Amino acid sequence: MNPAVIITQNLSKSFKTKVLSDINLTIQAGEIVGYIGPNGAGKSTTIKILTGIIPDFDGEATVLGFDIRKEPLEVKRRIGYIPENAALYETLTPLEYLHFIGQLYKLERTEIEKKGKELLNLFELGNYMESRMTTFSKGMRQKVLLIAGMIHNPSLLFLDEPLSGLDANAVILVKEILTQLKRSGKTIFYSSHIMDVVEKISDRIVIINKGEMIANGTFEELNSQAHRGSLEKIFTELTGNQQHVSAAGQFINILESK
Ligand SMILES: Nc1ncnc2c1ncn2[C@@H]1O[C@H](COP(=O)(O)OP(=O)(O)OP(=O)(O)O)[C@@H](O)[C@H]1O
Repeated sequence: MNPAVIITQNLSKSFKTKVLSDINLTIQAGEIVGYIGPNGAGKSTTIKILTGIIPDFDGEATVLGFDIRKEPLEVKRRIGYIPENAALYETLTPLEYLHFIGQLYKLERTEIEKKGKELLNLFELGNYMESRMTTFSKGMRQKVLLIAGMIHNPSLLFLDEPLSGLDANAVILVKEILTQLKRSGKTIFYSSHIMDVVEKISDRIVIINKGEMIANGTFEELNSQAHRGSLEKIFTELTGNQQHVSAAGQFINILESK
């Protein structure tokens, strides 16, 4: 078995109330893990703890062999993180932004310039690399964030809703990049609401609901427990939200009421 690159023991977090309760995860090198759950379930909070952004939490978490509480910088240096809502420095151009990020990872200027241009071209941003990002669409910004999070070729990647705002072609490209990164031995921990993508590319799926882990297994294992046929159906069954037909009807009734 490959070594474990993420281990959590009773990982918990409270803000005013408890938002994560006793999450126990062991993720091996080379796995793609889809971390899914309803809005507010605690996905981003988990990722922010594992990437050293939220320093105070209960329980234990080890990432790439480092205790994240004690050695967050050692972890940050070695991972890639693509956040859900990042504050891009929009007055910069994509290339300037990649230089800024690349230098934090101690990459050479020439390497950043070469890789940055090639990667931006691949994401069809070649004509915009010298434009200020203030005018960029959501999807264009997301592409820059994806490149910035991976430009230093980390062995472990955290992606929080990485497909947000991307068009169908870009979604297909990112799916394929993740699959090929896995083939080259990288570990990917990512959260998404796009169930068919999670179903297709994950080796393992972890579902959390209200801060608690309610499922952890391959798609086949989850499917054999829930007998539902698609991840979307398993998800709605396990997270207890099967009222969407009546909720949609109520929504329209309220709109139409006088
Ligand atoms: N800084 C904070 N202060 C107080 N509460 C917070 C903070 N960050 C998150 N929370 C709360 O923690 C809970 C989990 O939030 P989190 O962002 O982890 O959910 P999520 O699963 O990523 O949701 P989504 O799918 O909507 O992005 C929510 O109830 C949220 O309001």
